[in-house]
Amino acid sequence: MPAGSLTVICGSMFSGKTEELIRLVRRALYARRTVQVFKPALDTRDPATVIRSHNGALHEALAVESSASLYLSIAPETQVIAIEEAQFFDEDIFSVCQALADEGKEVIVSGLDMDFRGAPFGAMPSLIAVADNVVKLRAICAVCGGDAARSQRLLDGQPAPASAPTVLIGATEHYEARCRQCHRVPED
Ligand SMILES: Nc1ncnc2c1ncn2[C@@H]1O[C@H](COP(=O)(O)OP(=O)(O)O)[C@@H](O)[C@H]1O
Ligand SMILES: Cc1cn([C@H]2C[C@H](O)[C@@H](COP(=O)(O)O)O2)c(=O)[nH]c1=O
Ligand SMILES: [Zn+2]
Repeated sequence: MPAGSLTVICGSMFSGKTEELIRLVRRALYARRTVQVFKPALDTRDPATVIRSHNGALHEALAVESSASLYLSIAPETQVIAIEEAQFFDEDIFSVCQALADEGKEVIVSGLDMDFRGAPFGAMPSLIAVADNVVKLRAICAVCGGDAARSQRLLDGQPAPASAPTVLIGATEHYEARCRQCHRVPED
């Protein structure tokens, strides 16, 4: 059995996670490896059949409703499994990724490590803990131009309150990349 692995690409919004995931997928395809790319059906920004970076890079993908459905969709011959927006999956995504890596698959996961409050997001912190490789990317802070590790949610131009729902699908209409100093989340 080949040695499996788990690589996690994390960071704020606009930090280049999707670009990096697509780069690794294309590299695997050049190496003639069999690849499947998944995303959560919850992410409705693009058609269910693609993942797309903020600067327009595209790759085909399969949208799945749950971690269980992702696992059941994997063909036995698949060698590389890429999973986009992992923070949106149910908590079983952790055991699914671990099982796949233990079965000899190369698993590449990308997702937000923090939500708009700066709190750990979904299964991402656990995945980071057990990953063989972690790539943490940074965007450019929309306020000061420094390195941004956080995602600011704005409502009518003001920082969204901590009580806002964790999930709000969107891009520049709702979010900015911000550094620790410029990031704000008002108390309720
Ligand atoms: N504040 C920003 N900092 C860096 N890149 C940005 C920013 N805003 C927009 N971009 C664009 O977003 C691209 C990264 O998009 P993407 O890979 O989809 O990021 P992520 O998946 O982390 O949200 C960059 O190459 C750049 O063209
Ligand atoms: C911070 C934050 C983000 N989201 C949503 C917004 C986008 O639909 C995705 C992140 O996409 P990206 O590829 O990383 O740019 O997540 C959210 O629902 N809740 C949040 O707190
Ligand atoms: Zn800043």
